[in-house]
Amino acid sequence: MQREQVIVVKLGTSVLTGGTDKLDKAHMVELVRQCCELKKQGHHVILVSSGAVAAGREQLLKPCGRSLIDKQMLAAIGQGQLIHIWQSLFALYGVNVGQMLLTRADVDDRERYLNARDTLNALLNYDVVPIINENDAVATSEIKVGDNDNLSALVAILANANKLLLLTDQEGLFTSDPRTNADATLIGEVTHINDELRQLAGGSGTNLGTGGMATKLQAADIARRAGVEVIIAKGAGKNVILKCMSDELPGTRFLKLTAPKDGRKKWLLAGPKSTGQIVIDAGAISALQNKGASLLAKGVTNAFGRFERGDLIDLIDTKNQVIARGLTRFSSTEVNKIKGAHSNQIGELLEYDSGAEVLHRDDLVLL
Ligand SMILES: Nc1ncnc2c1ncn2[C@@H]1O[C@H](COP(=O)(O)OP(=O)(O)O)[C@@H](O)[C@H]1O
Ligand SMILES: N[C@@H](CCC(=O)OP(=O)(O)O)C(=O)O
Repeated sequence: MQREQVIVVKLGTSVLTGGTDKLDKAHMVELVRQCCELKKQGHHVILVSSGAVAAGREQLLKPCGRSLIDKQMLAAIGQGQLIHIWQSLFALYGVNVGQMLLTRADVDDRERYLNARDTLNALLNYDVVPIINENDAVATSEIKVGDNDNLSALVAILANANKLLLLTDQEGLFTSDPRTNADATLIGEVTHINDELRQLAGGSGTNLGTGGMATKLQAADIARRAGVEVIIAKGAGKNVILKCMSDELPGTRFLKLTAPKDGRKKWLLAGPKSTGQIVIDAGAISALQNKGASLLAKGVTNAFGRFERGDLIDLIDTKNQVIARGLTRFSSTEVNKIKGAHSNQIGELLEYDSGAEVLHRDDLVLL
């Protein structure tokens, strides 16, 4: 038998409704049966379940628009309904569920991130299936993750998961949207995610889903850096989850990368949106990538955005490619004063000496 694993299963609205305007409860039973089978095999299962807005629409029985406030109201109506269904279906197998509604703010702030991680681990330790969704009713655009694909990648990092299954209404990532291009072919395995691949992934082909393949690719990119294997597959039909586990289902598999061992570095991968960018030269890129060095002021050529000491920023090259992200030891004003300077000039330029490391190697992750 396979070693015990932590598996995050993300179920898109498309899977939960089968493309209709109602939750497909018969299929939800089938998905629950498989999750319970995985638990019986010794694995831990976490569900990231979309469907609150769809459940709200089904419940309201009145026409309702698609603006942010409409969706927030529908989610407020539907989330209770959704969790109630999951709870009663898992109860058929004697399994408890625990609801966690998160927003971006819960991962941005390190303290809140650790709290969420502790709750998630406690649920798993008590053999409960965590069921996670975005807290849509209160999440405004500033604090939203925005889509459950990216949310599920953050959850996979929080839970130190082995696998993330992104189940949707297509067999995986195709060379273009199969809804509009009948010649599109399935990409079976992805080893590198680059701009060329990103261009293949379009938005949602329906007005039910959020983000389409583009957000699934973003999610795969984040999760695989944290050492999580990611599979995009079709969530309809029998035994889809079990078949994903034994590689029997057609799908797109993203090979995992070596994860940083340090928990803080994993948080940096999942964590806050950057507040600025520091442009670094070729020498600095090579030192970071090949020697695991810290970033010194002399390798900095420019800084964009307004940031303070301790903020998360991206390190970019001259072509705007993000090389790394991390916590800066200087504000944007200070970086602009010391860029290009040698270590022994810093004290003079800033009138105080706080070292020449703009980003310490312990505070950054390479991308
Ligand atoms: N290259 C692509 N390969 C597969 N699907 C794609 C691609 N580009 C865009 N899509 C669209 O992404 C949709 C799935 O995403 P989405 O509608 O957000 O579903 P979900 O609710 O499962 O998240 C597909 O139905 C398809 O129309
Ligand atoms: N949080 C929303 C779903 C957001 C979302 O990403 O939807 P989907 O693209 O269907 O996974 C809901 O519960 O309706």
